[in-house]
Amino acid sequence: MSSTKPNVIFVLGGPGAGKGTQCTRIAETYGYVHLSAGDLLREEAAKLDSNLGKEINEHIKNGSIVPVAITCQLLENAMNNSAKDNFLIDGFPRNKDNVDGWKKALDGKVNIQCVLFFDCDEQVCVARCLERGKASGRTDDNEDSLKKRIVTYNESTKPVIQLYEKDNLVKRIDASKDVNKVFEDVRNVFNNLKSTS
Ligand SMILES: Nc1ncnc2c1ncn2[C@@H]1O[C@H](COP(=O)(O)OP(=O)(O)OP(=O)(O)O)[C@@H](O)[C@H]1O
Ligand SMILES: Nc1ccn([C@@H]2O[C@H](COP(=O)(O)O)[C@@H](O)[C@H]2O)c(=O)n1
Repeated sequence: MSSTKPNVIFVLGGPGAGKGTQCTRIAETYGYVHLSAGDLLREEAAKLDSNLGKEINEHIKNGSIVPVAITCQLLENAMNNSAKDNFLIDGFPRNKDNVDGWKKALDGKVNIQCVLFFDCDEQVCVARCLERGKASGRTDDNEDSLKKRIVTYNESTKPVIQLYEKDNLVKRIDASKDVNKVFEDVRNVFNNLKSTS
C-alpha cells in the first residue's frame, strides 16, 4: 500500500453468489487487487499447525465467523504488502464484529468507495456451492455446512448490508443472471464510480 489513502470496495452476498468469480474479472479489467477474506483464512489455517489453525477450520466448516482481530490483521497485512492502492475486499465485513473491528483498525485510513452486493436467491446459491463442491475440496461446500452458512448470511451479514444501505454505499447487482450478464451490470457500477482518492 502506498502513502496515498487506498480505495476499498467491500464485496458481499450469499455463499456461492459469485463474488469471487466477479472479483477476478474486476481485478483483470479495472486493476483492483482482489483480497478474499475466506481465502486468506483458509491459507492461514493451512500454514498453522496450532489451535488457532484448528479454530479457523472449525469456523469455516460450521459457517461461523472467525473473530475479527484475526481476519482484519490478515487483510491489513495483505494491503500493506501490495504496491497498489485499489482493493476489492471479498467476503468482509460479514457481521457486526467485523464492522467494529475494521473501524477500530482502519477507519479513516482508507476510502470505502462502495459495497458491491451480489444478490442471489438462496436455492441458486446452494446449488452453485454444491456443484463447486464436486471439485473445490472445500470443507464447507456440502449440505450440512451450507445450511449453517445460509443462517449466518441471513442473521449476521444481511444486517451489515442494511447498515451500509443507510450510508447510500450499496450497489446491488442481480447475481442470478449468467456470469457475463452479471459482469455487464458490474461494469455499469464501475463506469459510474467516482474516484475518491
Ligand atoms: N453468474 C453465475 N452463474 C452460474 N454459476 C456461477 C455464476 N457465478 C459464479 N458461478 C459459479 O458458482 C460457484 C460459486 O461462485 P464463486 O466462488 O464466485 O462464489 P462466491 O460468492 O465467491 O462463493 P463463496 O462466498 O462461497 O466463496 C462457482 O463454481 C462459479 O463458477
Ligand atoms: N470475514 C470473514 C470471511 C470468511 N470467514 C470464514 O470463511 C468461510 C468461507 O468464506 P468464503 O467467503 O470463502 O465463503 C466463512 O463461512 C467463514 O467461516 C470469516 O470467518 N470471516
